[in-house]
Amino acid sequence: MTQCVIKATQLDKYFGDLKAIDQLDLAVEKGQIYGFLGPNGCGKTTAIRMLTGLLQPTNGHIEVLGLQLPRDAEQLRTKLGYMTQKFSLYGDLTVYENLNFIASLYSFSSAERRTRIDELLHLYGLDERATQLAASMSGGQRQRLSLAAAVMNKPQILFLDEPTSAVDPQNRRDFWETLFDLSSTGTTILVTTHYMDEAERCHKLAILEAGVKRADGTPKQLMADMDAHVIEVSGAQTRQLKSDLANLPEVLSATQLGAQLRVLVRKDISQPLEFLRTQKFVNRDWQLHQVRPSLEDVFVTCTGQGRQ
Ligand SMILES: Nc1ncnc2c1ncn2[C@@H]1O[C@H](COP(=O)(O)OP(=O)(O)OP(=O)(O)O)[C@@H](O)[C@H]1O
Repeated sequence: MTQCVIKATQLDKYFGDLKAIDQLDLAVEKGQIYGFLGPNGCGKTTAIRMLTGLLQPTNGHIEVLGLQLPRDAEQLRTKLGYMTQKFSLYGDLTVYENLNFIASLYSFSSAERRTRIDELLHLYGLDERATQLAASMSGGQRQRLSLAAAVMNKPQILFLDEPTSAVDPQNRRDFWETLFDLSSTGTTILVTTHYMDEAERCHKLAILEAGVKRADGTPKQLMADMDAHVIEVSGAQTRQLKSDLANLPEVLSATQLGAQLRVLVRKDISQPLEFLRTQKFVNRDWQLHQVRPSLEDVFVTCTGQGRQ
């Protein structure tokens, strides 16, 4: 039987008049990598801060590892790991000193502390850098140090807020391998990202917009259930087509991808190819094909980003 380790129901968070989170329901199973996707300012960090007990919800109910938040926040502290969006370690301490400082927050004996730090230095490829100042490290190295610090206490749940924003594609891939290693040993991971390739790696995803959860499911489900048809248009001189299509209420978005225009047409249009072909500004020489949705299409459909 699957075990739900994060449960949130009807969660609201107001900052003054701003409703940053609006009736959020969430259920995350043990060992899952659960992605939070959404435009800037949609409430991802706010949601994470509430789920870690750092921020009190205005309304709603949160249960993490069977404990209630915010009431049991102190009890949960040692069971969670949190890698914040900004590098939050000390630039003027070395890698070893930073890890030693984090370790001092937990109840390790000095022998356990040394063993755990050595283990992490090795696991995250930092052994050679133990005496380097954190400020002088590259984005990818800092990210590995932040992850090492976040998993110091072998957390049951790891929260990662845009962990790969300053990292090149190869380092991102390597980073995700470490996340799968952690997940395979039962660590539950909640990760926010703006990268579609990362979102696709998650077991499950929630897409937020203006504090509201617009979709929730496996990447495969989300693509299968998407509320739009995807049509690719190719041919000469299609640049003007983008703005012509933007005036049609049936078209959710039109985006240039290389030589093609990718058009999202509302799902209630039963013959989307026919619908586009019969528009007076659509040239007969252009080729139109219906294709399978991508996660980016789902994102655009859910958040209305294509209309901006
Ligand atoms: N402490 C605060 N006081 C007032 N407003 C806040 C506070 N924290 C967040 N907000 C507002 O709440 C909204 C959600 O912010 P949040 O940081 O959760 O978004 P996000 O999805 O994490 O954004 P990003 O992708 O840019 O990191 C934003 O409008 C933000 O300005």
